[in-house]
Amino acid sequence: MKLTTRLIDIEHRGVLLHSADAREISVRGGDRVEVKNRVTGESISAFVDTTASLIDPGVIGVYRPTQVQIDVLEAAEVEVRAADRPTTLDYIKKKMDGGRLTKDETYAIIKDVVADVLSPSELTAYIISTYINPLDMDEVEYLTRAMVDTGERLHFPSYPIVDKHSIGGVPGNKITLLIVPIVAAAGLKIPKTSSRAITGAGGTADLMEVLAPVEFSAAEVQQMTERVGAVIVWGGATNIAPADDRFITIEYPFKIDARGQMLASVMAKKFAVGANVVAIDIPVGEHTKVPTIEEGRKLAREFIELGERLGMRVECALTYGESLVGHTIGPRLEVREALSVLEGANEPNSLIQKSLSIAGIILEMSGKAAPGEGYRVAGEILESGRAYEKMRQIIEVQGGDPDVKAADILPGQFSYVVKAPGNGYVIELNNRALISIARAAGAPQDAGAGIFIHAKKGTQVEAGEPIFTVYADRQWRLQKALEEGRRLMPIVVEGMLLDRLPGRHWGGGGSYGE
Ligand SMILES: O=P(O)(O)OC[C@H]1O[C@H](OP(=O)(O)O)[C@H](O)[C@@H]1O
Ligand SMILES: Nc1ccnc(=O)[nH]1
Repeated sequence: MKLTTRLIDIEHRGVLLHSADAREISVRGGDRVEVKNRVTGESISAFVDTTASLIDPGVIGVYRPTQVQIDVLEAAEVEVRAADRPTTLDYIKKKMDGGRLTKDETYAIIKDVVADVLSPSELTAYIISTYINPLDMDEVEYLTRAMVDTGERLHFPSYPIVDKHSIGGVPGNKITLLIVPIVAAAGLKIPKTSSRAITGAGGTADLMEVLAPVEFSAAEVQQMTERVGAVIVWGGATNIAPADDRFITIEYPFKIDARGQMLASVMAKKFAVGANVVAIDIPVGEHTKVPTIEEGRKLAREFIELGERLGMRVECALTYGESLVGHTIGPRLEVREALSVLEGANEPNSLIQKSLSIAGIILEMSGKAAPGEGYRVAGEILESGRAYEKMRQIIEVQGGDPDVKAADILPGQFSYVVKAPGNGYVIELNNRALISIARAAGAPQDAGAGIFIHAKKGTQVEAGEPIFTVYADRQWRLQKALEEGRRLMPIVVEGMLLDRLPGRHWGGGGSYGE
């Protein structure tokens, strides 16, 4: 059917058809049509929305990504017909039924993902199929290579190129903000790409965005790394392993991270930036992605094997994940804490120790420190202020304000202090519940939202002492977070449930808006 274009400024790969035209070519809303540019002869497939009133019969509304892809102008003539169903849906179905994907099938799926051929529900089906029927090592390797080959890669003139990645799952894990400047200050190159939050309330990309822009092209990442030795950017903006961010968008609301997807997500980013020396942080703990040491070891072996298959030297660190890292969760609170350590603060211990351990592994692997000396060398670089100076350069090269101080970075203006209901020890501090509360407070989108934990697991508290403070940028978000807190009860003080979070009237022991 011939239709006349009307350009519509909507960011979705689709077209809008009058219901009568849709009936005529036998498609319904959500189906695909093939749209052919009659001038260039090029055709693409697009998703259909229908309307009985917004456009007239004979007209096709063309949304912006579709306009760009097919290169049409206003009032042009296009040929439209019902499109064939993508064959990759059969491969996804195969995985849903417990089958094993071949290399070609995997590449076909990832190409369709990157070309936006699959709808969000089809993409969700793919992710969930791999969540329920885990990928084996060959499938993970195909996936990793396909994710790399469908995007851009960096090529540095000299080695080593080092990198680190955390599989996430432990709240407050702001260590990248310390590790990257430490290893770069030692003279190493580290083009660090991070994702936004996946299962947490602030991914490293969300954190770094508090200090500087994080959206750059692959070429800019390379140039900036060559200038100052390091960057901390959002992988989703770079076209480096571009399928990754599409998957994370699907995983985020479910707070899941399918094992095979996680291996590929992490290692594709390392491989694509050309890293040959890689340290992986695997937090282990009851409420993390890896509940036991045995599972942590198994995952570590898989990372190492995948690294070998791709030609990268990988070392994994199993780290303590029972409790959050440092005292803070949520972008601004976390950045303030990390920056204060770079400025010279000598706590929090958990944050400093973890960062120095992993920076030390990288320094040893790349020959910048003798075996067993990495932690000490990393500590010297931090204490000397060289890591802070390097972080200022990284912030500046990315277009942020290098003079920003930890004290300038303020959390949300609405807050509530949750106090101990009785004397005793904090015997439980549930990571997952804390993440849910921080997300309910608005993190990571609202950068000031989050939680400051005053009394971590094992701390002795007296009745009325603060246990944690919830921060939010908006009052209604604070209320939501407190409702979530009341539902989840994230902290237990010596067998006594903390059951007196405030209702709508903010009664009880808290303080509001401090
Ligand atoms: O939201 P969850 O699943 O906890 O973790 C995701 C975070 O873990 C990794 O951190 P990094 O880039 O190594 O610092 C990712 O890039 C992301 O920032
Ligand atoms: N699945 C992932 C876990 C952690 N970081 C990532 O980038 N991806």
